[in-house]
Amino acid sequence: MSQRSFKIRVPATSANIGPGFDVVGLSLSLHLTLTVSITPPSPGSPPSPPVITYSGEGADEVPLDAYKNLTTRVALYVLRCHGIAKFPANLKIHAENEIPFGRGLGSSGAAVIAGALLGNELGELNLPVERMLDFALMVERHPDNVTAALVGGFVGSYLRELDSAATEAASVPLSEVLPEYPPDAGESWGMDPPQPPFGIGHYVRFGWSKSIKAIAIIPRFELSTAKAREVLPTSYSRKDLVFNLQRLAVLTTALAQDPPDPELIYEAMKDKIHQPYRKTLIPGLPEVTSNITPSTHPGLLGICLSGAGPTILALATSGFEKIAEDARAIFKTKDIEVDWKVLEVVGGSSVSKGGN
Ligand SMILES: Nc1ncnc2c1ncn2[C@@H]1O[C@H](COP(=O)(O)OP(=O)(O)O)[C@@H](O)[C@H]1O
Ligand SMILES: N[C@@H](CCOP(=O)(O)O)C(=O)O
Repeated sequence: MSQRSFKIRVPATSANIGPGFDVVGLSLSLHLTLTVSITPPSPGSPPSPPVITYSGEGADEVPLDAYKNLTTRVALYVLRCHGIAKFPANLKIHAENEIPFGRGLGSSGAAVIAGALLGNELGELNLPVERMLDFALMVERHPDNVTAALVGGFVGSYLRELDSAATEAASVPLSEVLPEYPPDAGESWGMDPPQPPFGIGHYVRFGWSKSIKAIAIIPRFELSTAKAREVLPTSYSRKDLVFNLQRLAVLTTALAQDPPDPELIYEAMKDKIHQPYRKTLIPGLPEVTSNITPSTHPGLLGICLSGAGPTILALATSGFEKIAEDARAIFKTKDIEVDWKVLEVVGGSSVSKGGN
């Protein structure tokens, strides 16, 4: 085997954009970048296990053991589903991460997509994008972040209704998809991992007006997506569902129009399915979304929770600093400090190959 190296780059995402809970996502200009090399073992020396190094966001908390790290566990899942039981020998991965953990900017979706791409490259599997999405959806079971992270832009997606065998295959516990520990030396993994059904996720990319930028107002505390999903009800009134459907139908086209219409978009970014329930976890959320409006803040188009929060996403064509600083002042009244960034909507994940 010859020396191989490659880079994987995956963008951050903001899911939901108000009414599109678990449906729409937007890829944003913060990235997780993996620099990967595989060196052939030198004659006589034992092959070394994977070495992971990490810098940037989450560096102080991310596991560096390849059997515990989310990205490498997903890569191993993809490999094992293709009959490859182990990482290649002498594998080195450096992760440089700009996506803050647990803030609603799709860090886990990016880690999962990076893992699917990594498994595909390590195994030289040449999987189509749709198949990599199937693997990602076995791990992150709502499609909004992972689809936008993989294909880029403003994306809508749905999960196909599966037949009963495929539903069973797609709903096995995560611990079976991604076991945490490698088998002891000389032992096998035991059960084969569950193969993803084919064609779980389907998507379409909407237009996006180039004049619109995304301001991410990022509170300095983490909120896990799992915790922010636990507070949601399991059923909704017809009135609330229709409220969201009406707005989402308008929003997907309104954000592509030039010039974008602030009155239309501000109302179309309202939500009754997840934000009202999450306000208990994010002090200041209702105040920020109701006090910062296109009439008080020229340039603003709409404002919502980013993903499961706590980040606030404001879409705007100008006036970025005033929007962000006024949101900061509101959070300050709740004793919450924030950082903010003006982000662009970017393309999806990429893999670039180095020399052999
Ligand atoms: N680059 C990464 N590498 C490994 N694990 C990651 C990475 N990014 C995120 N994670 C895992 O995902 C968790 C955050 O996921 P989640 O609660 O869904 O929040 P987010 O809104 O950021 O996706 C982190 O605590 C960490 O366990
Ligand atoms: N639709 C999901 C999106 C979660 O996004 P994240 O960036 O917070 O992981 C939800 O709202 O729960």
